[in-house]
Order: sequence, then C-alpha cells, then structure tokens
Amino acid sequence: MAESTLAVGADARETLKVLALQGALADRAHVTCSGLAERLDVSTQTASRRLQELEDADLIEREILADGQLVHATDEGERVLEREYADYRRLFETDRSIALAGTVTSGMGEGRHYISLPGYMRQFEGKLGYEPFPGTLNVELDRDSTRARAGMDALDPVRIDGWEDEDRTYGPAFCWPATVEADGATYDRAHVIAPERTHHGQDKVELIAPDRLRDRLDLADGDRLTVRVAEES
Ligand SMILES: Cc1cc2nc3c(=O)[nH]c(=O)nc-3n(C[C@H](O)[C@H](O)[C@H](O)COP(=O)(O)O)c2cc1C
Ligand SMILES: Nc1ccn([C@@H]2O[C@H](COP(=O)(O)OP(=O)(O)O)[C@@H](O)[C@H]2O)c(=O)n1
Ligand SMILES: [Mg+2]
Repeated sequence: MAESTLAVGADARETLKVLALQGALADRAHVTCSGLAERLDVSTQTASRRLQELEDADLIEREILADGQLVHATDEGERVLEREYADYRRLFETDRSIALAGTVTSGMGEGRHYISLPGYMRQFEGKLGYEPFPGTLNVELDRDSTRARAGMDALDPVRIDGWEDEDRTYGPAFCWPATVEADGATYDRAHVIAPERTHHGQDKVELIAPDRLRDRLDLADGDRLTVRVAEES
C-alpha cells in the first residue's frame, strides 16, 4: 500500500536513497555533509540536519570521523527503501507476485484460537470464500525473504476487519492469496495472513487454508517450502 511509505517524510527517504547509493545499505558509506549536500542539491546545513533526523528516527547509524562520517542504514532504514521499491514495482511491473522461501515451524498454538473465533470466521467465509482449517501454518523465512516480504505492501490485500465482544477487542488482519510449494507438490488455495497484533517479527509468516497444510503437503517442522504471494484479483 502506498500509504505505508508516508510515515517517513519525502526528504528523509530521498536522503536515505542517496546514502544507500553510496553504499550505506551493504556496508558503511563514507560521506561528508558537503558531498551529501551537493548530491541532494541542498545547503550543507540542510544535509547535516537531515543526517541528524535520520539518526534520531533510527534509520541510520553513524560514526563521526575527522574527515567526515561513516553511515550505515539500520534494518528499519532498509525497510523504508524496500517499501519505496515496492511502490515502483507496483507502477512498472505487471507480475508483482513475491516468492518467499523458508521452513515450517511450530508456534504457541494461538493461531487455532484466533482463526476459530466467529468474528473472524464469518469474514473468512465471506471474503476468502472458505472456512479455514483452525490454525496458522507458521513459516520461518530465510534472510533474503524476510527482506523481500516488504514487497507485499505493494500487493492489494483482502482486509479482515477488527471486531469486539463483551470482553475485548480483536485486531484487523490482511490476507493475500498464496500458492505453497514443497518438495514438488503445490497447493494453491492458501492465504498469507498478517494480523495487525501479533507476537511474530518480520521473519515469520502465517498461512491459512481450507485444508490442514501439514497433511496436504506432508510437512513437518524444518521442511522447506516456497510461498508465492499474489494480490487479490
Ligand atoms: C485472524 C487473527 C487475528 C488475531 N488477532 C489478534 C489480536 O487481536 N490480539 C493479539 O494479541 N493477537 C492476535 N492474533 C495473533 C496471535 O496472537 C499470534 O500472534 C499469531 O496468530 C501466531 O500464533 P501461533 O504462532 O501460535 O500460530 C491474531 C491472529 C490471527 C490469525
Ligand atoms: N492451514 C493450516 C493451518 C495450521 N496448520 C497446523 O495446525 C496446527 C495448529 O495451528 P496453530 O497456529 O494453532 O499452531 P502453531 O502455528 O502455533 O504451531 C499447527 O501445527 C499448524 O502448523 C496446518 O497444517 N495447516
Ligand atoms: Mg500458527
């Protein structure tokens, strides 16, 4: 979603991009305020302030040297650029599906509880067209795929709304259609589900499907699989 990039201002994104082009993503970039100012076509004071703002927002880390500074983009800084990249993919690429690779893993058994709640189940039936197996298949993503998942922001999701009962509120979730491939077998009726409230980090995705995927794809913890995520058609 394009709005995901709005949390960080346009000036910050532009500065981060210029720093990344100088090597601040893979490594530490050696920059000076005057050099940066020239690349950004702003004054040296403005370049200096922008570096300070990026540091204050935890988007870069830097070490001041006698002849400039060493700047490295943090994971959060990298995610800002990935979301920008996802927006450009949305503009220029027709096949924007994303392949995520990882391994099957077990969680805390909470997925079963949430998926079974009537406030969600009604929406799954109406919006996804099936009653999911009660649970989420947890996938621990490889490092590259943990990065690549940011591209999902550019794919339109199915929105599952939050709701409440007498006791508490339940958060919303996004779902994207997904095909799961494991050891030569393919299952194409799954969805990646991303609950807004979750204890999982960026390195995990959860899958729902009308069937128990462990049975359909003969999966056990540690088995490798690829999840191809698309957008709602
Ligand atoms: C549809 C759905 C809705 C959820 N809503 C909430 C919520 O409102 N609050 C919350 O703390 N966790 C919520 N969760 C997240 C679970 O607590 C948990 O982080 C996640 O599903 C992983 O569970 P597992 O590792 O046990 O499979 C939700 C999960 C799903 C699948
Ligand atoms: N479509 C699905 C959903 C869950 N599952 C599995 O069903 C069990 C219950 O899901 P869960 O989300 O409550 O449990 P954990 O993911 O926390 O282990 C887990 O073993 C999941 O891996 C599955 O095989 N296929
Ligand atoms: Mg689960």
